[in-house]
Amino acid sequence: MPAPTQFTEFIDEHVDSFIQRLANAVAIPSISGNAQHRQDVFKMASWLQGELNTLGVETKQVDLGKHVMDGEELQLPPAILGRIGNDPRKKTVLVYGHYDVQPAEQSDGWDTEPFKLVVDEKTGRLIGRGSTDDKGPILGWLNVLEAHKTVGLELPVNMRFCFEGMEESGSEGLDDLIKSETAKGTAGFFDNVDCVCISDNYWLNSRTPCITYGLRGLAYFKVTVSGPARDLHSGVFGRTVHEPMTDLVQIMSKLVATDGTILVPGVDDMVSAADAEEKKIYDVLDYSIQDVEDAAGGKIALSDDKATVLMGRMRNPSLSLHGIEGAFYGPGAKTVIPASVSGKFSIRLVPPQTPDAVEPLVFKYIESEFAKLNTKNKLKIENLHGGKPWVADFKHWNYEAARRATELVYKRSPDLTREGGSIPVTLTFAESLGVNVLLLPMGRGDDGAHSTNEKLDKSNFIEGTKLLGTYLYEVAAITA
Ligand SMILES: NCC(=O)N[C@@H](Cc1c[nH]cn1)C(=O)O
Ligand SMILES: [Zn+2]
Ligand SMILES: [Zn+2]
Repeated sequence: MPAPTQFTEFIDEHVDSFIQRLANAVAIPSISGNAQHRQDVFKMASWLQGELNTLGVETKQVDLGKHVMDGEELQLPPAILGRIGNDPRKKTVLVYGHYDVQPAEQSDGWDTEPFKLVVDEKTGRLIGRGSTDDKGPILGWLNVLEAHKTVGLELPVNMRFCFEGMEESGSEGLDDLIKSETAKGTAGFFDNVDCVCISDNYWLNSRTPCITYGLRGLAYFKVTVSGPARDLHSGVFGRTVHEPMTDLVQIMSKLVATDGTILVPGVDDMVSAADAEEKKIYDVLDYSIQDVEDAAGGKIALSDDKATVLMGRMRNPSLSLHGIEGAFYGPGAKTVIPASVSGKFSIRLVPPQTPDAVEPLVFKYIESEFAKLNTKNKLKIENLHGGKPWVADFKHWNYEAARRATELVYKRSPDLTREGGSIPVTLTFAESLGVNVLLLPMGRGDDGAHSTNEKLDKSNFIEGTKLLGTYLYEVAAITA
């Protein structure tokens, strides 16, 4: 059932005000992973709650308690739970999104100020941190609500919203909230939800819309090597003491091979190799080596074989080195021996891997490699956060509704994908609510989420808004 023309016309006629709302959202640097920005995450929560209330959504902020980050105790940003519609004859769709963002500074290599949305009229790009991950998609839902309210259209389904402000930092507190709201024998906020829709991922390329039925899990580690009581002069102490950075670099170099093979024994082995039948799934997807290289901005694909590259992202685990805290990294030539350095790396997990199964393998391996260094420095390993992988039943009516909506809006069939990123709460929704979960992305594969010059194409914002609205009508039309 196509969405009413008044809906799509309203969207086309209000592009400028939708972009202005996105600019207002991007202007709040709601970085969850940095203690100095915690007040901005709260500000973003209030802003979002205000917008939802104006659009007729009944909301509450749920306090998720406190946590410790970088040695500091901090209040967790609230979850925003919203409700509109309570008609027992209609289906109920739960929408999840996150209002926090990754850190960004212009000095990281951005061409523009990250928290000022830039509308590039030449390319049609809306550039700014959070434009595609995940403020644009969240605002897509607000656009849908605004269109219905202003035009006087009834929503075809009841809607529930769950927006969090810690997704980029491990979704702390949210699992407990979902579990308590779905505890047996009690009436909870998620009662009567028929399906879940999450818009927080990307097309495979920049041409073909997709719907997504899998996500990788995550296990994030921090390895600290320390020795001296303070930073040292390398002229005075070089070749005189064990240097933490030298030890840490040795450890970091033994985690992953340059071809992507994970060197921690047992981790790659947990996943069976794809057979010829499975490889066909990847062969039919609209994707090329050029797509991955365009999105990465360099001719650096690990293989010339499309299926191998796609499997590397969708159905195999990966280990990435992220950074070294405490190391000298500024301009100039400081001759320091850092006293304590922490290497950060994470492993993306696929079924049957779980953070609990992988953690002991990582700890054991790093401890044994560290022992081989014969150093007098000290080692500390921490698992910072993690989440299990998720795979859904894509034959469910929820997927059928998304497929039909995509065909109506984009006039083409969507790719069916698994995503390489992680949204740990997806599995919690699937397990705790016992309903089907779907990922319906708005942005393109070259949006640069988590990267410099993150963008959302204006056409994806507008057509993506129509897609989210049309999906609701398709859900309503299904009789299952
Ligand atoms: N759009 C989803 C996303 O980017 N998720 C993050 C989740 C995460 C976990 N720890 C830090 N970020 C991802 O990196 O996949
Ligand atoms: Zn996201
Ligand atoms: Zn993200």
